[in-house]
Amino acid sequence: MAKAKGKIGVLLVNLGTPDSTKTGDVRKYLREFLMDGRVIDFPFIPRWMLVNLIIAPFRAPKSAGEYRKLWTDRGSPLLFHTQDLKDKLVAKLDPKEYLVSMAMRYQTPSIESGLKELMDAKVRKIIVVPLFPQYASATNGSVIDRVMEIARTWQIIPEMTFVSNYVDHPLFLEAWAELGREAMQKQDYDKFVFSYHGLPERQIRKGSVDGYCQLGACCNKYGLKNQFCYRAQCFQTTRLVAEKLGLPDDKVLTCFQSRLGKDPWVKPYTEDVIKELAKDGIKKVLVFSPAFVADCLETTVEVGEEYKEQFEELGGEHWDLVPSLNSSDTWVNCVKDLVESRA
Ligand SMILES: C=CC1=C(C)c2cc3[nH]c(cc4nc(cc5[nH]c(cc1n2)c(C)c5CCC(=O)O)C(CCC(=O)O)=C4C)c(C)c3C=C
Ligand SMILES: [Fe+2]
Ligand SMILES: [Fe+2]
Repeated sequence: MAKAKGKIGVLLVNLGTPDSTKTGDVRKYLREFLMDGRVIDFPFIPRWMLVNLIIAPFRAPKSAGEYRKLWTDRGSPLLFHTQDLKDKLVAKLDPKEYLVSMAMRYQTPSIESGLKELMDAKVRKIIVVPLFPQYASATNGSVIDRVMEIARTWQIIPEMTFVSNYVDHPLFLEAWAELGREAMQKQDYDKFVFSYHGLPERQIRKGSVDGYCQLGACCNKYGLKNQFCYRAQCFQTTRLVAEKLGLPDDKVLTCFQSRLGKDPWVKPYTEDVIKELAKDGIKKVLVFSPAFVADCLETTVEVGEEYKEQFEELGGEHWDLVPSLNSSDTWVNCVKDLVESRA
């Protein structure tokens, strides 16, 4: 058979981050992000009022202060870790076969510019890799929406593949286990907390795609039969990483952070788990945050600083955060395999 003409385009997509720590740039980022109907899943008018009259004006100055704690000479960690991941992936893939570009779902570099780079090079196929290991409508679903919105303007749409969740990929699990093993050399930890980004419970209930629940318990609790919801994927991630590290079940906890607003989000909340641990006299905790593949505001500041402070105020002694995958070799190899297995 004749060899297919053209390269395969790879688009890595992470969430997005403000262009700078100026309050105006943070407000712009929050507006774009939270006006996405898959993130705040209200009808347009109530969403517009909530975002533009309440969240963006009040949250932007506070968030800008938090971004200042996080910012480096290279800018936002979420952005530069994604750039490093891309550069290392490029070095590992055959340049005659693949062209890699990266984008952020919100702000810069945009999905539009990433796709343009691939389309200008006349790629024959595009593999989109959302950098969210557990599928959620608010993240992977939104990336798919945006890519297809742009593709709608093309005369010829090349073959396209979207990577969905990869919580059971052996290299994804090994990448976390390597970081865990290194951290575990420092202390004999009493408990291992896996804290994931939360979601409104409503979004879990809505996410009903028949077919493939592997765990059941939480999906059934939310009235979904035979589903494999975001929450279930988080529990599965914990179980598989803990198995790799040989952690006993009674030392491992899964919980959900970053609740915004008053609606119920998936439980247990990380803040409640912190209180329970302290009440039980637990002193040494190692924390993983495997919904994030790059360090960002939600890992470094929220888990690494704010939750640490809360735990220590309640009598805890060690609340140590495992760094994220960033551009570790094993993680780069995982992304390489996600791509090559779909080529
Ligand atoms: C309704 C609000 C939000 C939903 C739903 C949500 C889902 C969600 N988010 C991530 C990953 C990240 N979120 C980050 C920041 C962030 N998230 C929200 C709100 C929702 N997220 C806000 C308001 C913010 C901004 C920060 C703040 O003001 O507190 C980030 C960090 C970005 C950075 O620049 O460092 C990431 C990453 C996932 C994976 C997810 C659903 C599963
Ligand atoms: Fe978020
Ligand atoms: Fe579930």
